[in-house]
Amino acid sequence: MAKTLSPVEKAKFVAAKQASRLVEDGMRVGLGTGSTAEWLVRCLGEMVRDEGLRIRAVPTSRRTADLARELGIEVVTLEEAGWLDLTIDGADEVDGELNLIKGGGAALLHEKIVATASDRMVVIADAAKRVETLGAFPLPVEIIPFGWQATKVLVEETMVGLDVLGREVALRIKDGEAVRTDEGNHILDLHLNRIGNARQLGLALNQIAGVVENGLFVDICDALVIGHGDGRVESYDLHGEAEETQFDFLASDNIFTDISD
Ligand SMILES: O=C[C@H](O)[C@H](O)[C@H](O)COP(=O)(O)O
Repeated sequence: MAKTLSPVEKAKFVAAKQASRLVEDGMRVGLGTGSTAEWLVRCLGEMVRDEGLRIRAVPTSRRTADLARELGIEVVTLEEAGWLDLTIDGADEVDGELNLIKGGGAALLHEKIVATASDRMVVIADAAKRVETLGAFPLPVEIIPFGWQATKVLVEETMVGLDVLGREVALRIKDGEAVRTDEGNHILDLHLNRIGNARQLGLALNQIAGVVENGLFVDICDALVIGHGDGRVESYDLHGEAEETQFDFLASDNIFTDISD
């Protein structure tokens, strides 16, 4: 029996569906991580199965890799692909200049490597992810476990004098243990409330020896696809040019039909 999707899941789905149309036969495609990116992987899986789409995909996490393989998508390493035509990924926040916060699912390092090894990066998100200024979502920073307490102190000290509103830094814990990324590292979450200068903050964080990478994606995203719970999708490029598409949700069979064609 078809399960009813919540408005947020519908929003994520239509954003992913719209972005899946950017994927062409023969492309090398970076696959993001998270609940929105999962919808994309499902859409691409359908295209592989039903339309014979042939792509080589580089996943940004083990869980995305497992899902892609399960759906019959050819998975290769970034070394095998060499370079990517397109990466499509979710985000925790996106501002008007298409700067992002990523890493809510602890995949930011591989996501940044894959996105920057792509000709084009497109972000898919529900409307709640769009913000005026980044920072309400805690900024994830991937750190080496060795000496992590000292790294945390250095991160806290780095915040002094920067254009941020909060300075609380917390080691990410899950099930009573420090989270491990796919590279075996830990995550610090920086509760900054407002990030006035994302570029400056990202550079300052990456100067600290124990920091591997931070979740600020500045000048990496080329386009944004925002989904709404009513099936409306807005696509933006870097110049703020917008296009709108409407999907019609059929509750009976849980399928979205694009009615803009
Ligand atoms: O590490 C995880 C990624 O950066 C995700 O893309 C991000 O957290 C958004 O995830 P979701 O689509 O589940 O909100």
